[in-house]
Amino acid sequence: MALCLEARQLGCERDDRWLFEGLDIDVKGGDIWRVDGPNGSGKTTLLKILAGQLADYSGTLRWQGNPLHRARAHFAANLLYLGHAPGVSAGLTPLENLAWYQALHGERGSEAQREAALSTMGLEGLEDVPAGRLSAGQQRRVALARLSLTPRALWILDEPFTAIDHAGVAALETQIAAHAQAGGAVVMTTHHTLNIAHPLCHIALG
Ligand SMILES: Nc1ncnc2c1ncn2[C@@H]1O[C@H](COP(=O)(O)OP(=O)(O)OP(=O)(O)O)[C@@H](O)[C@H]1O
Repeated sequence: MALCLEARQLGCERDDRWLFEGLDIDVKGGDIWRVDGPNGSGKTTLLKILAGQLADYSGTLRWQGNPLHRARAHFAANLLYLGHAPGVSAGLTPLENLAWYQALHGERGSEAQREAALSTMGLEGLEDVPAGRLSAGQQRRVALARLSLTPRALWILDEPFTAIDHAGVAALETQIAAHAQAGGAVVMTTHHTLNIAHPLCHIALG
């Protein structure tokens, strides 16, 4: 069955106000969804809900036709969620960070694969430097290395371009378009002007 994440009448209330309500979204293979809205409009909250990280919402989520709570293992095996913060451990090297992510998600992987993923992100020579000594953009690149290291159909990316330089932004745009063209799906939020050679679907919050 082709990839499908379906949201119906999705809503979330914070501090006695609706961030959003009545959202219907169908994320299918080949889709790139961009969630737009001003600061505080609920973009991160929506992405966390779609990634199965939050339970306090109204409406329903279905994965491949099944309620998300009954399809959790299959959903998790198909999802790569990169949150707002890079989530990189300062005391671990880039190689150790990737190995830690893989262990956390029950994945196997070789040192050579991890080195190749870091190389894809332009981090050659920095593989063994404690991540706390890397720049903000380099730390973001360590997190983004998981996109090539861990093949997953659905990418949910919260501000993936933050702190990334012009060349890195262009490379990531190409990678996102290629993922959708290969049948994957992407849901993301960004304040950047995007230049992606693929049709975009929009959700406007706020
Ligand atoms: N755990 C929480 N408990 C209560 N309120 C929260 C919680 N998390 C976020 N909020 C509130 O929900 C609103 C939306 O936050 P969210 O982080 O989703 O916005 P955003 O659109 O991603 O913002 P930004 O563009 O600044 O990243 C904010 O007003 C925030 O204070």
